[in-house]
Amino acid sequence: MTGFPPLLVVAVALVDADGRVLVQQRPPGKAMGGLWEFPGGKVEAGETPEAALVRELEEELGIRTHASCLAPATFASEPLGDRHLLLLLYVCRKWQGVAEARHATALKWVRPAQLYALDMPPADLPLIGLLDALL
Ligand SMILES: Nc1nc2c([nH]c(=O)n2[C@H]2C[C@H](O)[C@@H](COP(=O)(O)OP(=O)(O)OP(=O)(O)O)O2)c(=O)[nH]1
Repeated sequence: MTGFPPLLVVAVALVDADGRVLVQQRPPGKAMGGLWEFPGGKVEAGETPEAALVRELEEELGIRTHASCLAPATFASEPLGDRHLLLLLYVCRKWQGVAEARHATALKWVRPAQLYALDMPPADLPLIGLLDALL
C-alpha cells in the first residue's frame, strides 16, 4: 500500500541567542541536492525520534544535546517519491559545541522570515510559517 509504512524523519530548528535558525545545504548528487533543509534524518529501527535527532546532530554537526532540550513544534505529511514522509520538526535552543558542516555542503544561520526565500524541500514549505510565527 502506498504510503505505508511512512518514512519517519526528524528535523530541528536550532535557534541561537539572536533568534536565528540553522539550515544546511544538501550535497549535490543526492536527492534534492542543493536544497536547504533543517538538520536531522531518518529514525532508525528501535530508536525514539528524540534519540535519532540527538544522534543526527552529533553526526551531521558535531554538537551535543539532550532529548529534554528538544521541544516538538510541528510536523509535515507529504508524498516523497514512492514513500510518504512524516517529518517531525522540533525546536532546540540548548546544545554544546559549535555546529560545523560534516555532511552538508554549507551551513547558514538565518532569521525565520528569510526561510521563505530559500529553496527547501516541498515538505518544509508548510513549516516555515509556523516557525516564523513561533520564534
Ligand atoms: N534532514 C532533513 N530531511 C528532510 C527535510 N525535508 C525533507 O523532505 N527531508 C527528507 C530528505 C530525505 O529524504 C529525508 C532525510 O533523510 P536523510 O537525510 O537521513 O537521508 P538522505 O536521503 O539525505 O540520505 P541517506 O542517508 O538516505 O543516504 O527527509 C529537512 O528539513 N531535513
